[in-house]
Amino acid sequence: MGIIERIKEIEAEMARTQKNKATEYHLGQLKAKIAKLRTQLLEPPKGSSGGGEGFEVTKFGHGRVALIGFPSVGKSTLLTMLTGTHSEAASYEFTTLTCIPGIIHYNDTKIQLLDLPGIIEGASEGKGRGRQVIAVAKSSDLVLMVLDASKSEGHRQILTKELEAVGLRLNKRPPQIYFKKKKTGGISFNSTLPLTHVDEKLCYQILHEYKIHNAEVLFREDATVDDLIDVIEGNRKYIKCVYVYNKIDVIGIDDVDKLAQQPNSVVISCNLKLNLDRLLTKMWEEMGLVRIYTKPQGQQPDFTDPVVLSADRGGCTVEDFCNHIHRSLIKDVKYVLVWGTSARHYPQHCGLGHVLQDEDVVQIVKKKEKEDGGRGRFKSHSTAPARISDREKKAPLKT
Ligand SMILES: Nc1nc2c(ncn2[C@@H]2O[C@H](COP(=O)(O)OP(=O)(O)OP(=O)(O)O)[C@@H](O)[C@H]2O)c(=O)[nH]1
Ligand SMILES: [K+]
Ligand SMILES: [Mg+2]
Repeated sequence: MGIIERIKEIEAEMARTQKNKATEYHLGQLKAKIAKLRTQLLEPPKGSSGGGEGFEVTKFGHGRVALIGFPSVGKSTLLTMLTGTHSEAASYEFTTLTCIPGIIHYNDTKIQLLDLPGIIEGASEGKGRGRQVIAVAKSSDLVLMVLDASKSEGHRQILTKELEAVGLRLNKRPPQIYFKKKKTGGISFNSTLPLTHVDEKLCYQILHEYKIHNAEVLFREDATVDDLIDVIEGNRKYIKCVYVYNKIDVIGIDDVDKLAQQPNSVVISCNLKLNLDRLLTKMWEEMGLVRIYTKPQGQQPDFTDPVVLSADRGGCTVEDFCNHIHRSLIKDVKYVLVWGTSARHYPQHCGLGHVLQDEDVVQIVKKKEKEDGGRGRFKSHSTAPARISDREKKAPLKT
C-alpha cells in the first residue's frame, strides 16, 4: 500500500472513532502516525538527487510574498496590477503553469511577489503542481491566499488544510513546548501550568510512536497533541498569511462586508481596482519590515535608500544593522546615535544591543573616527536630496 492510501486509511479510522476520554490516546497515536507518513511523503523519492524540478526563482528585494490559491481566482491579474510585470490571465483554469516573479515598490522597499499555478485539493499529495507551489510558499515571508469572493467560503479551509498537511502553519507561532532528545534517563515530562489537552501518558504514547524513549519535555502553555507532534517533527514552517478575497465586484455589499470581517482578510476587486491600496498596506504591515536611514555626520540622512531589517528574519538590533552594511564594520563601531521612535531622546547614544524601529535614523560613530579622516562609508555616503520627514521637522537632526 502506498503512503497516500495509508494516510487515507488512518484518516478514515479517525473519522469512525468517537472522540472521548477513552479514545483520546488512540486518536493521538493515529495523529502521530499520519504526521510521520506526511513527512515521509515530502522526502524526495529514493535514488533521486533531490526534489525534482522545482520553480527556481532567485530571491530578490527585501522580502518574498507568494500568491497561493485555486485556479482562476485572479492571482495573475493581481500580479500584473501590483507589479506591472505581465502575467497571462484568462478565464480558463491553469493558465499559469510556472512561477512568475514581479516586484512591488512600496515605502522605499522592494518586495518580490510571486505568481504561481493554481493548486487544487490534494495538492499536498502531489496533485497538479501542488508540491512545487507549496515549496515556493515555504520559501516566502508572507503568503497571500487569494480566494474568489463569489465561490464557497469552504475554499479557505480546504487550502489551509492542504498547506497544513505539508507542515505550513499560517498565522501561528511555534508552540511553547521545550523538547530535547536525550541519550539516556528516560522521559521527563513537566509543565509550568495545568494542562487540559495532554497528560503524561498521552505524551509518552506519542513519543513512543516516534521511538523516542529518552527526552525532556516541558509544556510552557496548554498545548494540544497536534502542537506536541509539530514540536517533535520539528520541520514546521510558521508563516504569516493574508486572505485576499478578489472579485468583490460580482457579489452584493452584504457579502462583501461579511468577508471583510474575517480575520486577516482584505477584500479587493482587480477589475475595478478596488482596495488595492489597503491590500498593499496590510501586506507591508504583516511583513514587519524596519527601515533604517543612515546619516553621515554633518549631513542630512539619505531618505531614499534605507537599510531594511526584519524582526522575524535576522533581527533589528544596532548590531544587525551594522552587519547588514558590512560584516567587518562591527569591530570599528564605538556607539551609534539614534533618532526616531526607538530613541528616548534625540539623539540617543546606543550600543549594539539596542533594538531599532521602523524609520529610525542612525549615525555610526567609529572607534578611530579621527584617524579615519572621514573617509569611511558614512562620511562619503550620498548627497541625494533628503526627504524631510514629519518627525525631522519637529526635531532637526544635528550632529
Ligand atoms: N469579475 C472579476 N473577474 C476577475 C477579477 N480579477 C480577475 N478576474 C478574472 O478572473 C479570470 C482568471 O484570472 P487569472 O488572473 O487568470 O486567475 P489565476 O488565479 O491566475 O488563474 P490560474 O493561473 O489559471 O490559476 C480572468 O478571466 C480574469 O479576468 C475581478 O476582480 N473581478
Ligand atoms: K485563469
Ligand atoms: Mg494565473
